[in-house]
Amino acid sequence: MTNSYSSGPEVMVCEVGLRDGLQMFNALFPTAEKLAWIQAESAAGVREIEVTSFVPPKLVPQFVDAQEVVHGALAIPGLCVVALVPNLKGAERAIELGVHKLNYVMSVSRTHNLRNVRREREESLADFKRIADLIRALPEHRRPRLLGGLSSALGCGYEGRVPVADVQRWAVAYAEAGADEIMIADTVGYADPVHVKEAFRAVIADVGTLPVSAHFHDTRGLGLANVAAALECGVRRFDASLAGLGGCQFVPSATGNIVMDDLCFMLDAMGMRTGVDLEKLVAVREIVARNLPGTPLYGKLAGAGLPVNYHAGATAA
Ligand SMILES: CC(=O)SCCNC(=O)CCNC(=O)[C@H](O)C(C)(C)COP(=O)(O)OP(=O)(O)OC[C@H]1O[C@@H](n2cnc3c(N)ncnc32)[C@H](O)[C@@H]1OP(=O)(O)O
Ligand SMILES: CC(=O)CC(=O)O
Repeated sequence: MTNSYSSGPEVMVCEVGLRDGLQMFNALFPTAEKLAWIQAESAAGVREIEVTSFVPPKLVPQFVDAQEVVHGALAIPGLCVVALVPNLKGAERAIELGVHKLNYVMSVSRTHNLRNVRREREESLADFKRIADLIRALPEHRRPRLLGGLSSALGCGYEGRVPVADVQRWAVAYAEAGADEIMIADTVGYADPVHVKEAFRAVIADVGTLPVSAHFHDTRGLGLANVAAALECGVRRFDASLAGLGGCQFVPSATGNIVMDDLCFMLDAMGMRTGVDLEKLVAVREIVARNLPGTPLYGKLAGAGLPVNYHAGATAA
């Protein structure tokens, strides 16, 4: 069943389960199965997939196969291949392999940045500038898009409340340093829709025409409510993870991302084009299930199925 609108996504959804989800597991999800997942989800209509992370394998063993995964993903026509990078070294590896978009990670919370990437935020920003310079020096056809990610932006598992003014400050710093896109991430699921509107509206006003995307975790059950709030602010790109895998090993109590399948259903029901075939998407969960036996898989759509006589835009007036 295809979303009846097929002229291209109006809302971009980016699958992050292969990175945010799998980083929580030390045992290697087999490379061929990662590629089967990427293939199947791309065939279901997901146009952006964060396929791996360029971090030291000693620290996060799951991504020891980053090179093979990127090679395989790049062979899929029309797919935007995204990778997480925590520093210049990671970016150099990703760029060399031809990744289309770099998701650079820095936390608004000082403590989370120190725990996660072992440096002050100013040092993270300095590396981001070096990466932007490196990209500018490349021939145009080899330049990846550079996303400036702001983790622990709506709350921090160490510091608690994170002032919106701090999110604005680092978002503007990214913009001035050459980001193509800013992403605001609620790493530990502290945000609520009122908070989301305040933070996204403030950042969007500050960064002008630069796209601002959202990365929500469903730690306290407010993930999709936060998406609805971000949509009202004009956000049109969301990260999510199939079956709600996800978390961050460098902050306490971090749990899964919003569920990709439920996100796509909500957007589809609201009449927003994602380009995703919901039934094909739900079927991809089988690949996750057979490789992570015993791991809870989240998501309401997969359990309940589509409503009788469902059509896209069902709930739109
Ligand atoms: C919110 C989230 O979910 S974000 C995702 C989850 N978090 C993560 O994945 C953690 C990311 N953090 C990291 O990868 C690390 O903290 C780093 C690489 C950023 C910094 O760690 P440091 O130990 O300070 O790195 P440092 O620059 O000192 O290098 C240490 C070693 O790692 C290597 N290294 C550094 N960066 C990388 C990289 N990106 N990829 C591979 N190897 C690397 C160095 O070459 C060095 O190797 P050596 O010991 O053989 O000489
Ligand atoms: C990089 C990410 O994974 C975003 C976040 O949750 O902080």
